[in-house]
Amino acid sequence: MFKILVDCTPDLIERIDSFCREKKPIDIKEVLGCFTTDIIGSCAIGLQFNTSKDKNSLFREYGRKAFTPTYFDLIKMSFAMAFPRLALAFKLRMTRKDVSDFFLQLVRDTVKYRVENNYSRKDFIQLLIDLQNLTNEEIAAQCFVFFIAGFETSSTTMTFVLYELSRRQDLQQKLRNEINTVLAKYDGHMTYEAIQDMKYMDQVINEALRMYPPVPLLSRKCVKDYKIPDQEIIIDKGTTVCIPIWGIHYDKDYYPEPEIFDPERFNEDNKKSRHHYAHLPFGEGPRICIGLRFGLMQTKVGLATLLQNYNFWVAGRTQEPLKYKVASFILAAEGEIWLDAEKL
Ligand code: HEM
Repeated sequence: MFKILVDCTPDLIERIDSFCREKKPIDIKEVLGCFTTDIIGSCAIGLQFNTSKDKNSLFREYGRKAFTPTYFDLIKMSFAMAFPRLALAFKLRMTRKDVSDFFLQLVRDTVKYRVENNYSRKDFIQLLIDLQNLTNEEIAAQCFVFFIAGFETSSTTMTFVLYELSRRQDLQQKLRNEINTVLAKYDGHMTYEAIQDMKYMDQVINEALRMYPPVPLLSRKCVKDYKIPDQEIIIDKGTTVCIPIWGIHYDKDYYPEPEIFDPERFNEDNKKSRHHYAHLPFGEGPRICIGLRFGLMQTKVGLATLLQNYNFWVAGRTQEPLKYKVASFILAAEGEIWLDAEKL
């Protein structure tokens, strides 16, 4: 699967090259959204979406739609969180019908083709087909979740890493030096082992995920009455609790001067000195993100490819200080983040 992922990088380079040639600022989240859409398309469903090349791609259009809720969608979601049983009774949809119909049909067609033509490929959908006890609908639903949960979170992470590194050229160069040194050790090949060897890369990504958690809030249902230690407050069984990831990540007790981007917070010593739950970008417990490793892998491959080939700056079109979009499921900057790039 790692090879499938690396095979998507030439299109990313080609796209950034074209911006460099035309000396145009880059809406970096859009470019990276295409990159991760292509990766998930290939790794999960086994299809070449080619969204990096095809500006009018339906895959990108529906992917984008899935993450731009209308105010009515947001009201529906709030209602469903507050009254889950009523939402079920009313059959309230959380995903737009045209979006889910498009992807479900795509997966159904792929499964049908593979089964009828006895075709096999090393990807996620094949693992599900090989289980032999899932219906086509169940396979389609799993792939859909994988797709929805997998592309926007990683492209958001890469976007904020590049934004912060564009503001701090010294840190950008430090990470580039690590990438070049590690890749030289692996004869210039971007292998799984090389990516795992990039320790400073880990620190940079963890710090960006602290400052900009793509999913800023978790929710859990309390399964037994719970008294908060040292307080008189009891959370009753059945209560839905929101865990403010964003708030924890900006708590000065864990992270002094939390507004400052400092990857050293995540060196081995500093990491050990904090409570494990002070960093929750992927959630925790039995429902922790199942795509954690895959998400980090595509994020690292994307960043290593970009920083090896380009220098980035914040373009004047970026609205600073950043403000965040209200109508978005995933953390996103108002007006988008625009970067200038120079080929190295
Ligand atoms: C940097 C990238 C990513 C971030 C920050 C992220 C974050 C999260 C968070 C916060 C949750 C909720 C966890 C909880 O409630 O404790 C979650 C759940 C989930 N994620 Fe991710 N995710 C990322 C990438 C991915 C990828 C690449 C995939 C799949 C390819 C994926 C699939 C899922 C799924 C299926 C769930 C639901 C798990 C469950 O409810 O059991 N995620 N993710």
